[in-house]
Amino acid sequence: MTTSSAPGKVYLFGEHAVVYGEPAVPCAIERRARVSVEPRDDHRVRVESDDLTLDGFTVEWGGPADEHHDVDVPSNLVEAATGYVDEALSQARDAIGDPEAGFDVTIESDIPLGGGLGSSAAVVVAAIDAAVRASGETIEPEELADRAYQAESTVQGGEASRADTYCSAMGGAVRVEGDDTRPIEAPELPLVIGYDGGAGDTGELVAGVRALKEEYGFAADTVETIGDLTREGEQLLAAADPDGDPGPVLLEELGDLMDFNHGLLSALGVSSRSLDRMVWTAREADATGAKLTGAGGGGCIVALDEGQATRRALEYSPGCDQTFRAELATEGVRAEE
Ligand SMILES: Nc1ncnc2c1ncn2[C@@H]1O[C@H](COP(=O)(O)OP(=O)(O)O)[C@@H](O)[C@H]1O
Ligand SMILES: C[C@@](O)(CCOP(=O)(O)O)CC(=O)O
Repeated sequence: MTTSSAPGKVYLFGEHAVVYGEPAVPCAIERRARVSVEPRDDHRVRVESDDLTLDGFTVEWGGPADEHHDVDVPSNLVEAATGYVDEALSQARDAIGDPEAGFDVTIESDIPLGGGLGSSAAVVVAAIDAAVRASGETIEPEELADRAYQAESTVQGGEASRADTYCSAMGGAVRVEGDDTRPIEAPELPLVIGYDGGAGDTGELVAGVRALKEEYGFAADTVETIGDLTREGEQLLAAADPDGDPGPVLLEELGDLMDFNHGLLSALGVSSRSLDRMVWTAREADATGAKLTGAGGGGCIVALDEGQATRRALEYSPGCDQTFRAELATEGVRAEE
């Protein structure tokens, strides 16, 4: 059995706008997906995951040429559940030059599914890495990030940025603008996550923003404004001491930009009542700023607070199912014992 893990992420700034070539700054967090892979003697694929929305199941199918998944649920649900793993394994087969390789795959993840913390990217990155290594080959992080992006992009019908997959492969804070991807330095920020227990449909939300942008000039301007504020945020991070305490002034300034970013995402129609409620709960506690993270529609918010007040307020907030502090994951993909 060969096991790799890869982290989830939060967006400090720039989700959605990044799909249209604006910059984004995601930041990897210590919540990981672990994928174990064993090569098979035949061409089939077997995936086990206790976390899938199908509520824990085992499915067996015959690899890319075999459309038949041996499980008794509607096929769109099966595709939603298995599409990312399927594409990750296609990328792994391509990387090792064996188009028919079969694998047994086991997935364990601490990252809520579809909640905006990059669960699919972490699963895809870890699955490609583990499948390649299980086949006796190695893959460099840059190539891994690119292959993971190709996999996500295929599943999402071409509507994906490189942000989630690059961040998960490399770890730390990163900057993504179109095909330009790079690590950036950032101090350890006091990130607090609120999770409403729900999920958003990334493809649908991205399509909604595209439609709005095509119909209304102000929506296109909103996307550009998100790009502008992301550049401001980057400058603040670049000016800070990456090894020092961020300090109250930087936290206020970053928090203001996060609040502004959330407002613009709301204007684009991707927030929800529970996300707005958690954002306001955080702000009215002691957070210097708060925003939704990821595609939106439901799932997680990220707030900045050095103390305990935001977590405590979120714990008692009716719309919040879970709250936790997220540490920056400096390591991206890694081999596990
Ligand atoms: N633990 C897991 N096991 C198997 N597949 C997973 C797991 N976590 C995520 N996925 C895949 O990723 C999809 C969710 O990804 P996505 O909609 O991009 O949400 P997120 O906001 O978490 O990135 C799930 O429908 C599933 O296909
Ligand atoms: C909305 C988007 O910018 C981020 C989606 O993040 P997540 O899949 O919800 O974690 C889409 C993308 O960048 O591919």
